[in-house]
Amino acid sequence: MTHVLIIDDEREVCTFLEYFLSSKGFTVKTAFSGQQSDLLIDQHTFQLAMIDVKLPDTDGFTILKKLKEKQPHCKVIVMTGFSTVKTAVEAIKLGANDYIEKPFDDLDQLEALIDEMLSNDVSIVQNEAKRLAQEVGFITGNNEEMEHLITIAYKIAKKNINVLIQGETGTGKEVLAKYIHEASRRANETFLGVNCGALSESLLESELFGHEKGAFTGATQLRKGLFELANSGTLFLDEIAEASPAIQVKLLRVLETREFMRVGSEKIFRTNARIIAASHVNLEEAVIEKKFRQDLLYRLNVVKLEILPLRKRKEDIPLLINYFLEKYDAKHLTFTNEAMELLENYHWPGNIRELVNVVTRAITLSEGETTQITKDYLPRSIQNAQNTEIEEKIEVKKSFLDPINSREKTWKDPNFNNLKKYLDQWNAELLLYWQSEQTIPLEIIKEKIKELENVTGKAFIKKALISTMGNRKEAAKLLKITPRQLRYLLTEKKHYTQ
Ligand SMILES: Nc1ncnc2c1ncn2[C@@H]1O[C@H](COP(=O)(O)OP(=O)(O)OP(=O)(O)O)[C@@H](O)[C@H]1O
Repeated sequence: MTHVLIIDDEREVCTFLEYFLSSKGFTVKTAFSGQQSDLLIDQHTFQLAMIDVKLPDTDGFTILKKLKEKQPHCKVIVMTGFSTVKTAVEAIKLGANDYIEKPFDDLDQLEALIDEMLSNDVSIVQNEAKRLAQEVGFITGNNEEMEHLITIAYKIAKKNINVLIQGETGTGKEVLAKYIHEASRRANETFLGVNCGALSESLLESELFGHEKGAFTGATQLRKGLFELANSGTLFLDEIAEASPAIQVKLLRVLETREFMRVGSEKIFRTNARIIAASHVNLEEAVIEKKFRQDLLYRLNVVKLEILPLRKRKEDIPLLINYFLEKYDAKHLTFTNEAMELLENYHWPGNIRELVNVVTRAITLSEGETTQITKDYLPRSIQNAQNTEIEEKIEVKKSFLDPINSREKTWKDPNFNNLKKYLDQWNAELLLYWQSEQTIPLEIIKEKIKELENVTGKAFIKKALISTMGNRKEAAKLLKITPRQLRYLLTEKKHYTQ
């Protein structure tokens, strides 16, 4: 016999659920307050509880906590109104199994949810979440926080709510967004993405909303925007913090009304795209600094998922390395203990992207020579990790605290030597790839080119900053870019240290 506990201060909800669930053969008990529910929890054992998040004398969280402590096997569905979805998602993070929105306008969905919940072992959901992650290429490893993250992502993927992903560069925000898409009911629809920091304001606007023929010089034909193209799928807005204030207003409007207009047209279109936004910048801080709209943040982060930087999950490094060795068809290689130790001691500012680079580099350099990856096959920045880190810190401190001194230093121009060293290494590595007898996946070459663009661009920016003694506005003028672009370039993928 299945025992169900319903806790809601709206008596009609209790009556309705009691009738609905009794007719399914369940034994149902109802409580209208925290006090009543405490009594019932002490007296009976339940297989399922449905808890309203708002109660007169307590809240759903307190009951959830109590119930999970006393009856850890009891499944919990949190009931919520539209305005409290965020709270319901928090409840899932704290251990509730799922949530459902009131009023229940789809009884089949409610029944399916209850049946699924009662027939499913918690570990089945976790295993399924992990299996799909493996399939999509989002490796969670053995870190508990990452496992929790993927289970939450899996559960909320099925809901039609916006998601915000925060995490340092290269931690896998885009892969996680694809995972959510794959785990959602939209899996067979389109997944499209755009990097909001990489395009000028007008280009981004036309990319997002589309434009009519003749809307501006160069608009030779009608172009549909991403909101239109991803209509029934998922739209990934990467580096959302970089969207200009004008674009932020337009995004807010779409998120509030689901309506938008193409550039150069007054016709209103509707979109049903699910929005997943990502940022390496902390958006709450950006709001405080008045760089990001609070109302837009509110709309975007119905669910916020934070990915750990690699340095906080170093135990996963061996597993990730094995995954990449297999992915790049190099399972015959092994990293020596010494090399592995260096990798585990390194601070990984470029996170998993940097780890991918290290592995593919080792594969190429060792080809035809050895199957043992020793420390010699690792980039020098990793071999000398501790020294580099300290030197980098000193360097940064010097140039910020003592601009005159750093200006004088340019006479000897250590930056030229650094850049030259990097370009020589890049050149050598790329030629090695070319000469390799293995076919190199194009993705790796593209990553290397991206890295070259970043590092070289940064070197020139640094040069401009030195010549303006750190004045960003002046430096932007010299480089003929806007201060906003300069800010983006400075923060973007700043961590290639090879
Ligand atoms: N958990 C993971 N498992 C396997 N590969 C991963 C994982 N996370 C990231 N990667 C790999 O690392 C690289 C960078 O990932 P991704 O582009 O998703 O990071 P990001 O956080 O979106 O980066 P950015 O902030 O620079 O946009 C990709 O090659 C991706 O496949």
